[in-house]
Amino acid sequence: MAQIDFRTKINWHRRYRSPQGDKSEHEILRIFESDRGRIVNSPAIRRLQQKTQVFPLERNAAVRTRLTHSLEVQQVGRYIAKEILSRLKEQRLLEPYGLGELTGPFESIVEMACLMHDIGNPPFGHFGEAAINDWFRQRLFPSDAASQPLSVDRCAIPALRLREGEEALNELRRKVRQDLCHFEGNAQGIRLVHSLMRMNLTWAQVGCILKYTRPAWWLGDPPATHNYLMKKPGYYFSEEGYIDRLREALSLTPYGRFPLTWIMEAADDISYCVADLEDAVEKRIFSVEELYQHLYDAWGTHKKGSLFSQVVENAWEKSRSNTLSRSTEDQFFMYLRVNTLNKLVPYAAERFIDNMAQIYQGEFNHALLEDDSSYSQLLELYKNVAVHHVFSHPEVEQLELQGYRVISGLLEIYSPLLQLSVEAFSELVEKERVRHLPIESRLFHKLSPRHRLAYVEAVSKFDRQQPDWPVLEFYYRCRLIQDYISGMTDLYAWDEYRKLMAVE
Ligand SMILES: Nc1nc2c(ncn2[C@H]2C[C@H](O)[C@@H](COP(=O)(O)OP(=O)(O)OP(=O)(O)O)O2)c(=O)[nH]1
Ligand SMILES: [Mg+2]
Repeated sequence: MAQIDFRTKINWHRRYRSPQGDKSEHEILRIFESDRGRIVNSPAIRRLQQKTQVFPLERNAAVRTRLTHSLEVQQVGRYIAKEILSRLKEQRLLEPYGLGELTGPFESIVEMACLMHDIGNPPFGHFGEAAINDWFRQRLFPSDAASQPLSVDRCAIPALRLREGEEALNELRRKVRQDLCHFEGNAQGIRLVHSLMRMNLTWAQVGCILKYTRPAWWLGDPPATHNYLMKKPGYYFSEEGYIDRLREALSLTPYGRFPLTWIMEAADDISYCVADLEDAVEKRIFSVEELYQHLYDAWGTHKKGSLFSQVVENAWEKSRSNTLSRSTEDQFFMYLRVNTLNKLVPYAAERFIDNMAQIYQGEFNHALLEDDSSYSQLLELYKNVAVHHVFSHPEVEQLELQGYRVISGLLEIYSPLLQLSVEAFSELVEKERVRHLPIESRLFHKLSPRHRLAYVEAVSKFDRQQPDWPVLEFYYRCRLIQDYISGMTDLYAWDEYRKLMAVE
């Protein structure tokens, strides 16, 4: 087993114009300060303020958006990171682990990964994702490309249909069809940071947001040794080369994860489980009394001194007995959050340290807060109550259906761009306005210049005489549409849809 040395993981080099030579502790910290500036000032972070956490198109500003949620995750991530570092210091392990001069960067990388963790999420969260994937699946039929050429391949795009005797090309067609039907927020996040926003962050900072290690074009089940780490797609075919470089820069195994990513994941889990319940009370989906009853019933058998009683019951009792002027609701959630953090953060830190060897290798095939402990049970309890009493609320479901409709509708509106032949679309890209393509020209003008630029740059690398050109061109054209639509905020998507449907 390789020795643990975080200096090989906390790689402060960048893909372009990287700092060179040896750097002092202070200089390394400054490099990560520059990452912070790039992240905090990025428009993609600002757009999170109008994206759904749980409640789409929410007008009540006290209810969380992706941005306010991400700020809370950042705070919890920092808390876990500090807890880990202070325990390692007590055990005199900072130096042996190569962390002696890297505690600042360690914290900073975790914090910024937490702030960015939802950066690639489309409007309307999971429903936006489902809308994109369903729409593409209904046109590309990746399942028809799974094995050999079929006589009735239902793929609507001729260039992507498998053909007898074109094995290498068929392999590419299969890959592209699968990839385009697996849009995922985390994979889009990687694409956003590298290919679209060109933030040129350090390798370590990007490594920390690679949450899942499965390529989006993956067919079949992942290996059992990595089934958790490969639960969802983590990056697309368009970033394959970049991810290869990233793996090299961070000494990652083929499906391994960056060690600090486990902290970001735990911070997310801890934050949203209580926050979603608090938002539901704010939305009057249930009262605090009803919530307490739901939690009590869902916990199962109650024993004296259980984690439930230390955390939930304790918060409940304190919020009742306190005569402060604040509302019982506020007090209950304050105590619930503090009690939960005080139990789960030390436990997450303990799990990180106990499994250090595997985590350092990137091979620990679980979340930190996923085991048979009562800590994981508590997290599950909050999530279950949210699933049964919040996400299934009629008002939430109604909004989700509308969100799904908006995203499918927008894809439909932009679909003329996907129906153009490779020649016609190339002409449009070159001239920006083509007389005999009035609708397509106008749709093309609406796409964001940043997204168009990413398309142009990607396709400029290919040889147009090669047989794979129409396949690759179409792939990046679909990415362009997915980039544009997934980059919208909920409100922008909603307004665009109404305007383009001419309903107002
Ligand atoms: N409205 C609504 N919200 C949901 C549903 N399922 C989960 N949520 C909420 C719970 C959390 O606040 C938030 C988590 O969403 P994410 O898109 O980040 O997914 P998650 O963290 O589960 O997975 P990932 O980050 O991809 O590993 O979404 C649902 O069916 N409806
Ligand atoms: Mg998430």
